[in-house]
Amino acid sequence: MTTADRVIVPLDVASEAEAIALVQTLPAVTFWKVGLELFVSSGPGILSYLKDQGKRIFLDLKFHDIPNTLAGACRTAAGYGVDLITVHAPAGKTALQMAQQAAVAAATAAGLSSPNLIAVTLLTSLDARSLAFELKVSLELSDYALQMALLAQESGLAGVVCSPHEAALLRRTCGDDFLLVCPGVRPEWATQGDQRRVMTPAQAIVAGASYLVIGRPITAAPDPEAAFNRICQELAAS
Ligand SMILES: O=c1ccn([C@@H]2O[C@H](COP(=O)(O)O)[C@@H](O)[C@H]2O)c(=O)[nH]1
Repeated sequence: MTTADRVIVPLDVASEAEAIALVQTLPAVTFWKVGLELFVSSGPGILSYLKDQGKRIFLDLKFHDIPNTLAGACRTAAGYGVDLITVHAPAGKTALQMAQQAAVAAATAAGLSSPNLIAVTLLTSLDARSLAFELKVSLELSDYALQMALLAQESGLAGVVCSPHEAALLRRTCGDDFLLVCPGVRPEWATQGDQRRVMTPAQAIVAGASYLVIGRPITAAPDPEAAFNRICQELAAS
């Protein structure tokens, strides 16, 4: 896997036409993320387009529901032949286990590779203050993220979405095979926006991230291709 293959770029746009234009602007990107805005506006058509282009797909719809509903959503999502699917860890162990089983069964029945289910530990737009005072969680942020990661691992999931800030702790505790997919990644030259727990791409990789999710520093740059290349060069040089 090259450095570029470890960078997942989100298609956070409002239409399939804009998404396709972005994919064509960035031919070197091999791994794309389809999230809520695009999927709600345009449905699964973009997934077929990306597969036809030979791209890997992270379907980031962050499912969070009761076990039966979560399993149903993951069963359907697995049928699209995507590589990564997100659920929220606080859905709980029964829901995570049923989701994992449903995804594997659906992929197997369709003759597809099983997708990796990964659980969001704590959104990277939240900080210790929001965890304590808005969500009323009394654990330290790093401990909360760790507990959510362990819940995901015990439930049979392949990994988690976490901030680079927690990546080293989760890597040490959950082992080398556990996927750590990290948004909240900002090169020195990019603005933080609504992200709170950020690190640079190189710092995130050193901390143990398997994949980096980097959106606006690339997609909102005046020259997205130059921004993507600059990130890959900075990673290669680190
Ligand atoms: O905790 C999370 C989970 C998912 N995301 C998603 O990642 C990208 C980040 O985009 P940027 O433009 O680089 O901020 C975005 O699609 C989020 O939905 C996250 O940021 N944090």
